[in-house]
Amino acid sequence: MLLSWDAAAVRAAEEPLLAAGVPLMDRAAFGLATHVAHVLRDVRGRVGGAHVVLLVGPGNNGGDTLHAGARLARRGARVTAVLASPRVHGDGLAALRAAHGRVVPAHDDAAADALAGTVLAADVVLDGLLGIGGRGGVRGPGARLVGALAAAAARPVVVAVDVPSGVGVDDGTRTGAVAQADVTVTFGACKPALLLPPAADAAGRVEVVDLGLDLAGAPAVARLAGADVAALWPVPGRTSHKYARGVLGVVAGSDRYPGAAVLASGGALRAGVGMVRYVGSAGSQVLAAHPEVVVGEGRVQAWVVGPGVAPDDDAQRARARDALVHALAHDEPAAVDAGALDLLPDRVPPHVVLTPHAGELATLLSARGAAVDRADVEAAPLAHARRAHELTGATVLLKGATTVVVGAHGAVYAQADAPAWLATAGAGDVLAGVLGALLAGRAADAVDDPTLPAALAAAAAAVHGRAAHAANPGGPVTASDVAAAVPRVVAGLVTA
Ligand SMILES: NC(=O)C1=CN([C@@H]2O[C@H](COP(=O)(O)OP(=O)(O)OC[C@H]3O[C@@H](n4cnc5c(N)ncnc54)[C@H](O)[C@@H]3O)[C@@H](O)[C@H]2O)[C@@H](O)CC1
Ligand SMILES: [K+]
Repeated sequence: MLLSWDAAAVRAAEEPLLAAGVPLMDRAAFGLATHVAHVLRDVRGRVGGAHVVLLVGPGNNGGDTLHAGARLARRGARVTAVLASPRVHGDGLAALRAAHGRVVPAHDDAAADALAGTVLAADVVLDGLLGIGGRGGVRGPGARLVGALAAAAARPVVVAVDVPSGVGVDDGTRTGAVAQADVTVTFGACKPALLLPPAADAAGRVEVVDLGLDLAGAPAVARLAGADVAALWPVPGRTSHKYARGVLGVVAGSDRYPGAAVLASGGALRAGVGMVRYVGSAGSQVLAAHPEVVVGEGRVQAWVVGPGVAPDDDAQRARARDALVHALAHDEPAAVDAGALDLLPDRVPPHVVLTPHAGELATLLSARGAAVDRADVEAAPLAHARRAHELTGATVLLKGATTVVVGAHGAVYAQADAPAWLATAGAGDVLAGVLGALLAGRAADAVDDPTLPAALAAAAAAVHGRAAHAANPGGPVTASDVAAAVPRVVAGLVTA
C-alpha cells in the first residue's frame, strides 16, 4: 500500500528530529542528488559535464535544491541556480557557491524571460520553487520559467523537488502553470498531491527519500497495491456454497439501455460472486449472455442499483427505489450508480457506495444545494467527493482516470490502475458489478466496519483498471473485454 501524509503531519513529524539536531535537509539533499545522478546517467551516460539548472524559490524547498546542486557540482556537473526570489536559503546558496556553481538572479519577469533559453537547454531541471509551504500557484518570475517549460515542444528532464511547484499539496489541485515532472523526489513520506488528480498527473515517477520520520497518525490518502487487493478479496474456502459466497441483486438496464444490465451482471459474475439475481426488464438479454443469472427477486446479501436505468423508465425506477428501500431497511450494502443516484434518501450509511463520474457528482451535489459543475469537480475531485460523503453519509467512488474514493472516518483512496483506453461506454457498468460482488461477498464485514466499503471500492477500481490493461495491453478495449479479463486478474492477485 502506498500511503501519503499531508503537509501538517510531515511538519509535525519533522519537528522532534529538527529539535534534536538531525540534519534533515542534508538527508533530503543527499537523496535528491542521488536520484538526479541516476537520471543524468540515463540521459547523458554520466554526471560529469552534464548541465543541471536549479529553479530556486524562497523557502526550504529551494534550500534542498541548492544543497543537492552543490553535491552534483562537486561530482563534476555544470550547475546553474536560477534564483526566482530575492531571498533564498542562505546556507544552500553558500554551499552551491563553494562548489563553484553558477548563480543567476531572475528577480523580475524580464530577467526570467531572458533565462528561459538556459533553462530549456539544460539536461535536467530541478523544480525547487515551492514545496509543502507553497500556497496557490507559483507567482512572479518563477511562474514565467514554469510557463516556458510547460509551453516548450522539447523540454529537458524535469525533477520536481518534494512536489511539483504550484500544486495543492493536501488536496491535489493545481493552480496556474505547473512544470510537468518526469520524476518527483519527495522527502519523508509521499504527499497526497502525488496520488490525487489532477496534481498527480504532473508528478511523473515518485521516489520517496526516507528521512526517518515517525508518521504515527492516519495517512491522508492511500493507494492499494496488488497484495492489498488480494487481502480484501473474498476467496471461497473448500466448504463455501453459493449463498455463503454472496448473492447480488442487480437492478440495472432498461428498454433503452439493456446492455448495462448484461455488463453489470457480467462484471459481478466474473469477480466471483456466488450468484446474481437480476431484477428488471432486460432479463432475456441478461440470460442470453449469462445463463447462470437467476431472473427475479429473492434473498440477496448486497445490491447493484442504477446502471442503465433510464430516467423515463418509470417501472425500472420504481424497482430501483424499492431495492434501495429494502437494502437500507435490512442493512444490505449497495453500489448505487447512474440512474439511481437521484433516488437516494437524504442520509445513508457508508455501506451504500455511490459510483458517479464527475458530471453525475456535480448533479448530485447541486441537487443538495452545493451548486457546482463538472469542471469544478474535475479541478478538485477529492474536495467534491468528500463533500458528497459529508452530505449523504455514503461512501463515494468518483470515477476518473484516477479514481478517488472517500469513505467514513477519513478513509481516502486514489487508484490509478487503468489505461486511458478504459474510458469507454459500459466500463462503469462493469465496475458497478465488480464492486457489487465484493459487497455481497463481504456484506456483514462491510456493515460492521464503516471504513471497509471504501477499501472494497478501491479494490474494485484496482481490479477493473488492471483488467482493462490485461484485456489488451496498450490498445483499445470494450467493456465486455474488460469484464472477460476480470477472472484472470483476480486469479493473478489472489495466487501471487
Ligand atoms: N522542515 C524541514 O525540516 C524539512 C523541509 N524540507 C523542505 O522544505 C520544504 C518546505 O519548506 P518551507 O516551509 O520553507 O516552504 P517552501 O519552500 O515550500 O516555500 C515557502 C516560501 O514560499 C513563499 N510562497 C508560498 N506560496 C508561494 C507562491 N504561490 N508563490 C511564490 N512564493 C510563495 C512563502 O512566502 C515562503 O517564503 C519542503 O517541501 C521540503 O522541500 C526538507 O529539507 C526536509 C526537511
Ligand atoms: K518543488
